[in-house]
Amino acid sequence: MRLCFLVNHIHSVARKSSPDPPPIVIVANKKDLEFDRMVTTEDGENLSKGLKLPFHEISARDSYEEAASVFHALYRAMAQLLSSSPTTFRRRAVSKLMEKIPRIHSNSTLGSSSQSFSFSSFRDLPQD
Ligand SMILES: Nc1nc2c(ncn2[C@@H]2O[C@H](COP(=O)(O)OP(=O)(O)OP(=O)(O)O)[C@@H](O)[C@H]2O)c(=O)[nH]1
Repeated sequence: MRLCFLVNHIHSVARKSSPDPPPIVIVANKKDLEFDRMVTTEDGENLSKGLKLPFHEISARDSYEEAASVFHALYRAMAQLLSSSPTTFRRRAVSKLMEKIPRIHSNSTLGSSSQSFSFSSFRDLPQD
């Protein structure tokens, strides 16, 4: 509940970037360790009902599909959110994000040692 509150609070502070609440899912991992359980399925379901958020009980050890399904659910929720936002809003949000990425020229060099690193500027990428 604290994490959910925190995510929503941070989002509301930055509300200029998006009016919709961010997608959140509740995930309980390690369900294979049945005898070491710290949270009952019922508690998870009650939290899910209380917060009106989807709940997944998974075991990353037993099944990668279960973990993948959590990310798919988040992806679908985010895609739905984006498809319901006007394109101009999306462009503006992306532009603002781009502003926060420091401009690094492709011939930049990091460090004084003989080792050097090159970067391409993110701003050169198409915004869509
Ligand atoms: N039995 C079991 N072990 C798991 C599962 N998922 C992760 N682990 C193990 O839990 C340990 C911690 O996994 P991490 O991926 O490092 O997770 P973490 O969030 O950094 O750490 P924890 O808070 O301990 O979960 C590792 O030894 C994993 O192999 C699971 O579904 N079942």
